[in-house]
Amino acid sequence: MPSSAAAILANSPGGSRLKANSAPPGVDELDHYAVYMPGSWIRLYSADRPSYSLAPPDTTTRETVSSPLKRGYERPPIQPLAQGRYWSESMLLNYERREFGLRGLLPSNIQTLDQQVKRAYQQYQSKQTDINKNTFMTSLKMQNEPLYYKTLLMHLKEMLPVIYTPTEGTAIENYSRVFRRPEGIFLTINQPEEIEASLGQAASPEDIDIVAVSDGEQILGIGDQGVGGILISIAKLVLYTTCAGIHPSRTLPVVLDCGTNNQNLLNDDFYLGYKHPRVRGEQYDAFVDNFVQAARKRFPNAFIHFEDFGVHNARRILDRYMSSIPCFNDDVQGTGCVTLAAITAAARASKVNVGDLRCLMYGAGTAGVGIADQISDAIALNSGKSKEDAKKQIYCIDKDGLILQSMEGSLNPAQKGYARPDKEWQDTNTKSLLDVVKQVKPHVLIGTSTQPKAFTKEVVQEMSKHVDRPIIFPLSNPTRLHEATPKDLFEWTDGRVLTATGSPFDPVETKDGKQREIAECNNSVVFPGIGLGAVLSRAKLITTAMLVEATKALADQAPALKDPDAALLPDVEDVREVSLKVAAAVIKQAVKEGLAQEKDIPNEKEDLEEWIRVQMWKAEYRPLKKVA
Ligand SMILES: NC(=O)C1=CN([C@@H]2O[C@H](COP(=O)(O)OP(=O)(O)OC[C@H]3O[C@@H](n4cnc5c(N)ncnc54)[C@H](O)[C@@H]3O)[C@@H](O)[C@H]2O)C=CC1
Ligand SMILES: CC(=O)C(=O)O
Ligand SMILES: [Mg+2]
Repeated sequence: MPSSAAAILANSPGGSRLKANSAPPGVDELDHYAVYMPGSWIRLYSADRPSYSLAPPDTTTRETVSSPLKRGYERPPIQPLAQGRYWSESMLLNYERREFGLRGLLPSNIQTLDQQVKRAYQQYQSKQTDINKNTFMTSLKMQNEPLYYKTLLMHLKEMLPVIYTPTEGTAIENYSRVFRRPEGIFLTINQPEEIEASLGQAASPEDIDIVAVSDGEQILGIGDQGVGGILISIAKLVLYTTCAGIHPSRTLPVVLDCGTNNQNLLNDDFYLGYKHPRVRGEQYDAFVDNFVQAARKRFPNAFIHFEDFGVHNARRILDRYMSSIPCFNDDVQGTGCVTLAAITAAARASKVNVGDLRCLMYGAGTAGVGIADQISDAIALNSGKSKEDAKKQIYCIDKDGLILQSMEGSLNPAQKGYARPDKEWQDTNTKSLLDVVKQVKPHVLIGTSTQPKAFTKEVVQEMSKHVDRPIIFPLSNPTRLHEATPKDLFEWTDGRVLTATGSPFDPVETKDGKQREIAECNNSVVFPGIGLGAVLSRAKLITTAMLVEATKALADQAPALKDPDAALLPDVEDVREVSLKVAAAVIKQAVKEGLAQEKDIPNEKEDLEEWIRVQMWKAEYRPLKKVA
């Protein structure tokens, strides 16, 4: 590799906070092109701080490119062209090739990003299995981020199940076997002294906006995946970029490797993580705390996204940090927000007041209780009841049956609020979902149990006897763990069900010949917008009120508000606009609570939305930007 190109790769500026899209005046037409070299693409993100530019100068004299990497380099004289455009495309591209020492290293035919997307998509389609497609996309991301993201955005509906749930679950299970190249930061519990230095490898302190971190204990519904958890941090960050325009270079995936209790991994010679049973207790807490403090110190602006921690840690960690740093637990809060938004739309479609809903949670772990909390808050808000009374409308079943007060000793603090008095349930088999459904007559049944097919025909039909439009959300991921399929739910309820699922499903054709879209009720619908709002406002904390506003903004965009048979959540194709509205709601609330550190936030709705829109990263090649 020529040394100038190597230097640029090594020092590639990450772009400044989401503002990398502001092109210099008059160069928009030139945005489509990039310099590349075989096997390795150069990022052309421009930065607000001193950086490069291939934007044509408005002078014909020689000038110096004032970049830290190319100081003293003399640009050749450039003749302005007519009509305000200075360079022909080929001049620009050849200039770029010269600039980066790439002459002769590339074939002569230079193609636009759109042409490259077509090629990449054709290559993608030639892969026979979803996991091969997933591997292809992983490689593409490492080779060329703008091409990866543009390809993904152009085919989002088709590719989301491949780069996220369900296929990403398979990739995570096989992490150590399909491993080619590391990505992200690996912190290991037996080397706490390495945390600061490891995070220091990542990027300049001001360059990171979001850190996504997992300890790999409860990945999707597939349990303990140890160090493979790095892939869920990566996947979530890909969604921040794809769905909300967070700059990809300004995100950092981290795994906290605390050992694993997955015996298959411990027995596997290829396993790349710490081969030790999971470390718990004080050492675990100290490790998490060391990480949080080091991340705060190194990246003082960054917002921390916790993902797929085990049931005994997820809520505890959130409770420990949420009132002192900007952080968010996706499984507890993201899942709660998106599910409440879908329930709100379903309640409107079925003409039931949210304050009157009776809900049954099947699987009262991290996600289940997170959802229950959001629903009980909404019930309280809509009915004027106390939170305690609102919780009485929510029933939680876990692996030992309905959560009862006599189980107190084995319940975590979050579950305790939902424990029912034993004496009220003496005549019911509380271990049977069917019997509990008979008793509760719920409007809403949510599955976060990881128990496939748990919502049987009998259960669903029993529920349907008592309500006009049963609201049933099988949310366990990946797809094979769903508690029921939409097709069965429509069939068993004669098309009356209002459903949304944790992983994507094809539309279902009902008996009347209608195609019914199935909303994907996945936290990915909402967390990118929440993160975007937190980053742009530089929120000091993520508060409950911000999440309430985010949920309302999402619920307001549900297609079911216009047509009761339409999807309960917006389509994935609209995700950027959805994220924008969610971000605007979060930012407004951050300002209201005095938690926004960003000073230049516009007040008016249109101005605020435009302010957000222009800061969202777009997948395109940027000309390098001249520094005055
Ligand atoms: N759609 C979405 O956005 C999200 C979906 N999920 C899915 O929800 C599921 C659970 O995830 P987490 O809450 O993080 O896991 P978790 O382990 O915290 O919770 C699962 C709960 O189900 C309970 N359970 C196990 N067997 C049961 C049975 N036979 N009957 C009733 N309960 C039973 C467990 O005891 C546990 O409390 C996973 O499949 C995950 O992928 C999680 C987060 C977001
Ligand atoms: C979607 C997600 O966060 C989960 O299944 O864990
Ligand atoms: Mg998760």
